[in-house]
Amino acid sequence: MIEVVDAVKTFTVRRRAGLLRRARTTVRAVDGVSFEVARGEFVGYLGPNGAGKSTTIKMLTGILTPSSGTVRVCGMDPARQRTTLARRIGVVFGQRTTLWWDLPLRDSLALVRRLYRVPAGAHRERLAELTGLLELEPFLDTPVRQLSLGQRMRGDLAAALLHAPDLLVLDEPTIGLDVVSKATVRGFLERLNSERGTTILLTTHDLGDIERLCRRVLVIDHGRLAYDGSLERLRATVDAGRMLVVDLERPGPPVEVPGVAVERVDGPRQWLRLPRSVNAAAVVAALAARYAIADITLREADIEDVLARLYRGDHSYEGDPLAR
Ligand SMILES: Nc1ncnc2c1ncn2[C@@H]1O[C@H](COP(=O)(O)OP(=O)(O)OP(=O)(O)O)[C@@H](O)[C@H]1O
Repeated sequence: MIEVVDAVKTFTVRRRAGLLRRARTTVRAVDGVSFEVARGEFVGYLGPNGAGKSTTIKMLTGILTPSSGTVRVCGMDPARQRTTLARRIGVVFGQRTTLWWDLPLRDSLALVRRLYRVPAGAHRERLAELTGLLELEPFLDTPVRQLSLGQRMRGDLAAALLHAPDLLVLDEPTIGLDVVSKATVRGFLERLNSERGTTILLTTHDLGDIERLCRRVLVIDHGRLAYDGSLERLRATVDAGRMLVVDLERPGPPVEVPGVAVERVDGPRQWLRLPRSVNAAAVVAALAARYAIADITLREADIEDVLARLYRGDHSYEGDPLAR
């Protein structure tokens, strides 16, 4: 469905270099990225700010042409065959809407039907289905400008899916949504992928989206692919360790246990990071022998810890992060 081989995208930017002089510098926004996404996959595309995610998506949707390398989506060259490709893919940007601001949602969706030349019968059927799944009925006749963010996002999803695309590309679809709207959108995407078989590429900073939805994640950092595989394997390969939260009877200086670093102290509570190689039971025993302890809890590193270590580059891999 998606094939990216050694894709590079550079931008030339002019920066002030002194009072009157401007120097040209080249930014390698995407710097030799290769990956494939097969039909029916649900893939998360992650990376810190400025890593190159939007630039990749713009190359996949034909908005930008790669400086070198090849990008193919649904067997097409997105930049050259942008209009034909548009009939096969749906794109949703969480930060902006593709709907007509002054029109009621229903009319906006009718215009989308004309743009994509969806036959009237198919449109009716599809609209009825999407209205049910996305719970659009209460606000179908409301102008888009009056919709809440969550309602607008559901409207945008409907607009992107009216022409039944094979691939849906989402850029931050749950940004700014409350927990209930997030749950509706996530539940919908899950069904779209599992029941309809729509391939989905999801860019997000919301790790809840990724944990709930994506069987595979791609992590991009400084324009290069830093990881490609499952979330479980990412957890296992990037040793973010476990966190031991110790409540002392009284506040005190950081505890001292060989091989363990105290990351944070807040009154009587201290956070100790345990690498995988350290036996937690032995640490607990050593602490109990030397300090007066009120409570101890052991927590697995969560996905935020794992990614923070991957982005900072201070992880230790057990194996090749790109070997899936
Ligand atoms: N049109 C442009 N001209 C110059 N530089 C650009 C342009 N678009 C992106 N860049 C630069 O390319 C790099 C990658 O940007 P990109 O928007 O792809 O990152 P991102 O991963 O989507 O970030 P974010 O999570 O903040 O949205 C950044 O350094 C950015 O400043």
